Amino acid sequence: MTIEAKICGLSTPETVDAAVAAGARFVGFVTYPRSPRHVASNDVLKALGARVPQGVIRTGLFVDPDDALLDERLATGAIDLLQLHGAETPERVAAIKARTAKPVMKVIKVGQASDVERGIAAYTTVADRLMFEGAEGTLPGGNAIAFDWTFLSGRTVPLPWLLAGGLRPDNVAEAVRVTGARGVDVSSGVESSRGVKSIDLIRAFLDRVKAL
Ligand SMILES: O=C(O)c1ccccc1N[C@@H]1O[C@H](COP(=O)(O)O)[C@@H](O)[C@H]1O
Repeated sequence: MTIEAKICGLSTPETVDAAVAAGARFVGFVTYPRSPRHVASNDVLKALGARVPQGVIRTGLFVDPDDALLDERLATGAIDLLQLHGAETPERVAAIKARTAKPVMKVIKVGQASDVERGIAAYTTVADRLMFEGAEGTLPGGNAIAFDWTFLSGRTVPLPWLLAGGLRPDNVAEAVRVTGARGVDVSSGVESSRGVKSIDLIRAFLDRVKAL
């Protein structure tokens, strides 16, 4: 079984290279200023994106972006896929997709079982992919907190989707087993301290995923 992995919150050339070399299918760059992983400079974003070979999907993480931010960040040419991690409505998701002509992955925040079905119903016709992440934490995401994975057990999701939230090298196999996810996303779980990516942990996570 091939499981696709996304390493998010990358902000240095070395960690981007490590994620690509170890087999990440997606790399993620955060455009949210309150995040410890924020890539503030468009020049840096452009340079990071330019390191990524074709076939690896460069994902821009946005939280309720306005059009100006989208235009500015996309002008770097460093983003292939938009990850919408805020409270974007289905109408806003559709408008962002139309404006940018980029595929969109909408994040569904899961606090209780019914959030899964509600999210699927709301976003399936407007998004290209979904991501399920826990609803708890001080930031809109990247809080290293898992939700109850059994909420996804046995579900049919009509779009490709990723599981996120509190994943680590030592729990990703169990998360995949319980949820049936074919894609996983990690940020905090491959950090040596908050916002600081560890190349060893990136490799460990991707090795565990490859072994599934
Ligand atoms: O990483 C952040 O700082 C962040 C900020 C705002 C929204 C989302 C953010 N991160 C994303 O959240 C998930 C799960 O992260 P974690 O593995 O639990 O730390 C992932 O997609 C992050 O990229």
